[in-house]
Amino acid sequence: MKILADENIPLVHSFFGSIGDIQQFSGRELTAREVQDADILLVRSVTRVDETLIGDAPLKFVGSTTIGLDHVDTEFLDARRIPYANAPACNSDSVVEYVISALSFLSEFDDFKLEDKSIGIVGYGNVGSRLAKVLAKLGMNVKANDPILADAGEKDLCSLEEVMQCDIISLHVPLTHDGPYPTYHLFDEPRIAALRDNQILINTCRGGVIDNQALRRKLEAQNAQKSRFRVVLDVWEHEPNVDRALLELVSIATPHIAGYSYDGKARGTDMIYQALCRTLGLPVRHKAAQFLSEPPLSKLAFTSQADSRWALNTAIQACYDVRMDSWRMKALLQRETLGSGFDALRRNYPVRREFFNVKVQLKNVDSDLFNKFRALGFKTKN
Ligand SMILES: NC(=O)c1ccc[n+]([C@@H]2O[C@H](COP(=O)([O-])OP(=O)(O)OC[C@H]3O[C@@H](n4cnc5c(N)ncnc54)[C@H](O)[C@@H]3O)[C@@H](O)[C@H]2O)c1
Ligand SMILES: O=C(O)[C@H](O)[C@H](O)COP(=O)(O)O
Repeated sequence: MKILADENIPLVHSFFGSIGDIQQFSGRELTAREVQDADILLVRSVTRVDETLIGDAPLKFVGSTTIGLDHVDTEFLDARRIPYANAPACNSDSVVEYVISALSFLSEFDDFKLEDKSIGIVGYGNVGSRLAKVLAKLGMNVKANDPILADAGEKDLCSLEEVMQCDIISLHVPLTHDGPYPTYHLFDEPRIAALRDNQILINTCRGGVIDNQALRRKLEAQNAQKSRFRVVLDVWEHEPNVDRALLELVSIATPHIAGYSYDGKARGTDMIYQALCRTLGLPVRHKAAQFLSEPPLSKLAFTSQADSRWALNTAIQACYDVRMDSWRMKALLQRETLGSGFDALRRNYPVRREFFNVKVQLKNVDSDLFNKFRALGFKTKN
């Protein structure tokens, strides 16, 4: 059995080695010729899986070890009766922790308290709803917009206009071009122009949800000294060829790594392995936990002398400091090869572990701080 697998899928040999002969490929360079005699195709988000790539290859399964599925032409696979799977929610916590790290940094930089702010979440699926729950427990005023869930009867959702009024707006929708609520350029020129000088806009879903040129024009037009309009971008239109001017102007710029915790990536491989076993009727012999090593940081301790805000920011940034990723990405501005640099940063991404790997000891602290650490996903003890 020939298994073609993206070279950036972690643990691919551990999970799939006993099922077939694994041949790895570079995600943006896979050709139809290579796929012609493959039985199984395992991709990440950078490989467009459609008729041009697959043709009449006798594939038994296509798996994408990612949440997003916009790179896969599912109608074509359905028509060809090729089973496929993605990995819903595999890296949701990683994205939530990315947003929390960005908010932690910005709250220090612009000196505000999260509990004084409102956040509007666009897309209330796996990522958006998890983020909403954590941030509500941290004391933020959370509003969410999701017309598809609203139509299905979900209560307590808001209009996009209401969400647009929040201090912070965070985007968590799939990239879609049709249907009743397409998300391509959901944030178009008029919506971007309507954003206020003191708002924060965060995009960790797909680059095309924001009109990047309109966003660049908005940032170019503002008074850098006076404006507090902050933008956090993990995803970009036309990746890996991102707009240099936009990259320079945003507060935090990262190369589509919000979902790149090692735990999240390993979970993605695990979920696709399980889906393949179900499809082929094979026994499930492996679990991601078998292959995950000890985290580099496993314990933190705070005493009753710790200021709550400082303690939370210290723990968040000790686990994951998004500024490091942003500095590495902004350093690419000095180099000619932005596109290949973007992919190299993703390929060589350092091991980042999720908050649940860290046990936080809290001696004689008040219950509010205790509960906030728990809400963030840390293991806690007295
Ligand atoms: N940057 C990263 O590394 C990274 C990691 C994971 C996921 N993602 C992206 O984030 C997206 C969201 O992930 P998820 O797991 O929450 O997906 P999900 O499918 O669980 O949730 C998406 C939600 O968006 C809603 N939605 C669709 N169109 C909408 C619209 N026009 N307005 C408002 N809501 C709308 C859907 O109803 C759904 O509830 C993924 O599709 C993927 O593209 C990016
Ligand atoms: O959809 C997802 O799961 C994320 O966008 C994913 O982390 C993207 O990573 P890639 O597949 O491009 O390596």
